[in-house]
Amino acid sequence: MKNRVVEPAQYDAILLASFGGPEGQEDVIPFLRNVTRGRGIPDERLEEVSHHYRANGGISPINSQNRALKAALEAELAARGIDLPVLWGNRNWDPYIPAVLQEAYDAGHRRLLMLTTSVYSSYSSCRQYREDIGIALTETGLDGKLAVDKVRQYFDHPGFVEPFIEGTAASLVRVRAELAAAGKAGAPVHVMFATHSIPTRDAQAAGRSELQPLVFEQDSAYVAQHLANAEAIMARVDPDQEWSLVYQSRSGAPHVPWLEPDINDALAERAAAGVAGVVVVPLGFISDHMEVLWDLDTEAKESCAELGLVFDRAPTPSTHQKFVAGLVDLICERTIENHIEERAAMTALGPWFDVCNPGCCANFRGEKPAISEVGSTVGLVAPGAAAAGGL
Ligand SMILES: CC1=C(CCC(=O)O)c2cc3nc(cc4[nH]c(cc5[nH]c(cc1n2)c(C)c5CCC(=O)O)c(CCC(=O)O)c4C)C(CCC(=O)O)=C3C
Ligand SMILES: [Fe+2]
Repeated sequence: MKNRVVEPAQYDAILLASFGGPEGQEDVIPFLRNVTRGRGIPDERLEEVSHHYRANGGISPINSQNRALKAALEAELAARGIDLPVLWGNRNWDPYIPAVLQEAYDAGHRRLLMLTTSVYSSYSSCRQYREDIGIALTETGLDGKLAVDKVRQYFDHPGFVEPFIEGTAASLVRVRAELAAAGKAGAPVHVMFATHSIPTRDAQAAGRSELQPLVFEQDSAYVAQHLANAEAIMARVDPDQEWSLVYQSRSGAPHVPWLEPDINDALAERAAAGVAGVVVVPLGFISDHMEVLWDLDTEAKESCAELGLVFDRAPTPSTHQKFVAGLVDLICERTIENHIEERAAMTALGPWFDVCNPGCCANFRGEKPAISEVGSTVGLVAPGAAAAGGL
């Protein structure tokens, strides 16, 4: 391993790992219990944060979006002649990661490559997935028998960024046209890149470790990665266009600081400063799941209506051909067959590492076994162990 770039290997399957979401009203509270596991939050409190799921029939769109992504990945792999099945497992809902690992093992797989649906560095978006696998391997007794590696965080891979460049440009055209049609041609427009807020403490721990106390100008790899991405996008869309990074979907206790400004506050501020229209770019997400449909397409859109701002939301990468092809390129960075040597990255921060340093993105809730970390042995299989423990 050089510069935390892992040698290409032979894998038996891809594990598409995601958040999961409820698929009916009866799933909502059990799902929220899973999300907040170990924090003793009473069901009455969970009911309060369930309104967006309740309003949508108790259904999150995230699972069907992941099924579509899985199918698109399978098609792209097949088109390139790559013989790797795609398994799908979630952190918070069925199909659960531990069960999927067990099924993979029972089906004869011995080495998996995990690809997550979250792209930046932070506890929730990177380390927690590494822990999910570490815990699942330990609890199922599969550790040492089933190897699991992880694809690098891919926030600045062209497959993720290019659909946003197209989408932001098209959205800007629509907002400018709508303003012109309303007799406000040339009125000021603002591009807002929106991502999930996280506790400030998590933001400061993102991408940082004892071995590499990376210090970013923004004091956070999470923030720095979003800013670098937004800059790369706007340099190509319109270098003169004003933009900013804003946050959404804050939860947790009010006295705990999270990243700000909240998108709705930012909209009010821009409106007061004379902005007439906004393009909202969901830069933190790969698909139009509940955080996008509710917090942006419902709440932020409503804020815009109240403030008299023209609103347009750029699409997420979803199953855009460039995104799907980019994910397969990221897989090929790690495979011997169809190997891709050169690592694509559109910002100066990337390409990000295959393995994290010890303590990277730690969230202060105690040590847990985590895969894909320098010095960690969970998820690794000693040479020969796979054959010895065979079918
Ligand atoms: C960085 C980040 C991403 C982006 C990366 C990624 O994509 O993974 C993300 C995605 C998502 N977050 C989601 C849903 C939720 N997040 C919650 C709570 C939290 N998120 C956090 C962070 C993130 N979250 C944090 C620090 C918390 C509080 C602590 C905790 O509880 O861990 C809660 C609890 C209830 C509440 O407090 O609101 C829910 C229901 C869904 C599913 C949407 C759907 O169903 O379509 C998705 C994709
Ligand atoms: Fe979340």
